[in-house]
Amino acid sequence: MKKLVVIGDGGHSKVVRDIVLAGNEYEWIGTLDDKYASFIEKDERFSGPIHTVDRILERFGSQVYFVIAIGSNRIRKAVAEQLGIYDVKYAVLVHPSAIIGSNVNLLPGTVVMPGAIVNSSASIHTHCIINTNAVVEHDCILYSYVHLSPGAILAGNVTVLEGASIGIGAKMIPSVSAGEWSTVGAGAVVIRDIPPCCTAIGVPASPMKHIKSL
Ligand SMILES: CC(=O)SCCNC(=O)CCNC(=O)[C@H](O)C(C)(C)COP(=O)(O)OP(=O)(O)OC[C@H]1O[C@@H](n2cnc3c(N)ncnc32)[C@H](O)[C@@H]1OP(=O)(O)O
Repeated sequence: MKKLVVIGDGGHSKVVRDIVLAGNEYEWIGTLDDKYASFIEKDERFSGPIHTVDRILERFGSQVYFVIAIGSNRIRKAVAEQLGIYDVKYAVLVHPSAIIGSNVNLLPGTVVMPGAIVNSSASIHTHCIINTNAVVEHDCILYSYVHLSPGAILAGNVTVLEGASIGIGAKMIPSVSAGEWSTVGAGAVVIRDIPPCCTAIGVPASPMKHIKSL
């Protein structure tokens, strides 16, 4: 089995570890998070602050892979940039109950949660989260650091640009797009393109008038 280090130790990380334990491709050997002040080895696993990634690369070399298990798209991107690890060192994690169609492209660092469906010819770039029971239909493109929340549904040919967050149970009709770092609110139905950095809510989805910074 390949060795896997999970980066981030919050709620999302718990679910990511469950995916690792449910599969038989990776062995979870440790967790890095800046809530740990120092590197500690215990019960054949270790924990430590994020900067100790260099120590792990030195010790395990080509055998070790990583996943950034942090739910915030912006923080996931910031940590990836801080670490500067080659993409090939990031695992793709797919829960055994997820369904992945033919010609689907899942790029490194992406996780696919229990019950999710990614249909034929969809392309999911690096460090995306396809959360529990989400559906990505045929020919969709999700750029890096996208989060598709639990129960969200993308119809065919939808494009979700970098860093966008699609809320719980939201839906997007065929061929629409969500702009870079946009947010689609929980339960929204997107029938027109969402501009970059916009938060859209409702049925049909429209931009919120007052936007807090996320
Ligand atoms: C495993 C996991 O947990 S994954 C987590 C996935 N997370 C999600 O799906 C969360 C998605 N987030 C949302 O839907 C949020 O409500 C957001 C981002 C759309 C808005 O958040 P905020 O900016 O904090 O908005 P806030 O809560 O202040 O609400 C502002 C107004 O919008 C309304 N509103 C907020 N969200 C929604 C929504 N999804 N649909 C309809 N109306 C909404 C509120 O009722 C409020 O209306 P009012 O001014 O008339 O009282």
